[in-house]
Amino acid sequence: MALLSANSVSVFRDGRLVLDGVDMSVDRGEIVTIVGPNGSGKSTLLETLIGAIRPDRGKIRRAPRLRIGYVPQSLHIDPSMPMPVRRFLALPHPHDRLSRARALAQVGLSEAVEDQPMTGLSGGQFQRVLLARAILMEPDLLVLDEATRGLDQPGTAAFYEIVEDLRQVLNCGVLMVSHDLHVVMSASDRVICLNGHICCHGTPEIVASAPEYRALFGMGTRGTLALYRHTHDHAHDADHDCDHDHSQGDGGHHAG
Ligand SMILES: Nc1ncnc2c1ncn2[C@@H]1O[C@H](COP(=O)(O)OP(=O)(O)OP(=O)(O)O)[C@@H](O)[C@H]1O
Repeated sequence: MALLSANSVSVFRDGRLVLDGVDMSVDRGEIVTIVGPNGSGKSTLLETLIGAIRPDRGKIRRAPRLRIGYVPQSLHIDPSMPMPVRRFLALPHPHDRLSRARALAQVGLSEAVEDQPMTGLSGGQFQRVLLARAILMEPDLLVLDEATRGLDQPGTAAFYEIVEDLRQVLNCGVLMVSHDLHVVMSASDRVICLNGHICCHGTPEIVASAPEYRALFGMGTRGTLALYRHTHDHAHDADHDCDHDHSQGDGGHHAG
C-alpha cells in the first residue's frame, strides 16, 4: 500500500480551482518531487496531502498511523525572542539528548549547534535544523516544501544528498516541492509536473523530455538536465510525449 495517495483531488481557493483532478501516490523508499511554475498549486497539493486542506473533490488516503515529518518552505522566528536550537527541537515535544544528537548528526550538524539561537544560524544550517526536527518524528514520510529556498547551489546539492541518505537510513518515503530543477532531476525517482492539473509525470528522464514540461520550463532546460541524469543514448523524437518508453523501468503519462 502507498504511504499516501491522492485520487481525483480538486481544491478551490477563494472560489478558484487551483487543483484539478490530481492523482498521485508516494511509496516507502522513493523520492517523489513536484515541480511546476509559481502558483501552479504545489504547496496547495502538499497541504492537502498532509491534511491541512480538505479537498473539495476526490480522496486522500494515508497509510494507517502514517507519521509525516514536514519541513516548511520557511519559518519566521521572531528575532526579539531568541530561541536556542535545543528548544526548537523540543517542539512539539522534547526528545532525549542522544536522539537529538543523532538527528543533528544525520543532517551534518554537531551537537554544539544546540546552544545557538535559531536566528543566528546560516540559511543552510537553519534548513538542516528544520530537517533534524522532522527526523525526530521518526517519519514514514518526509515532506519538504521548497526546503532549499535561499540556499546557494553547493548548499542545495549538499541538502539533497542528506535527503538521499535519510531516505535509506530511515527507510522513509520523500515527497518534495522544488524549483531546483537540475538537482531535482538527479535526486528524484519520480517527478510530477504540476500546473493546476498534472501535466506529466514519470522518471526524471521521461518528464525532462516531455513537451508539456518543456513548454512550462523552456526548451533549454532539457539540455541542461541532460548533463545530470540522462543515461539513454538514443535520439529523441522531437514531439514524443510522456508515454514514450525510455526503458527506465518506470512509466509515465501525460494528462493534457
Ligand atoms: N491561503 C490562500 N488563500 C487563497 N488562495 C490561495 C492561498 N494560498 C494559495 N492560494 C492560491 O492558490 C494558487 C496556488 O498557490 P500555491 O501556493 O499552491 O502554488 P505554488 O505552486 O506552491 O506556488 P509557488 O511556486 O509560488 O510557491 C495560487 O493562485 C494562489 O494565489
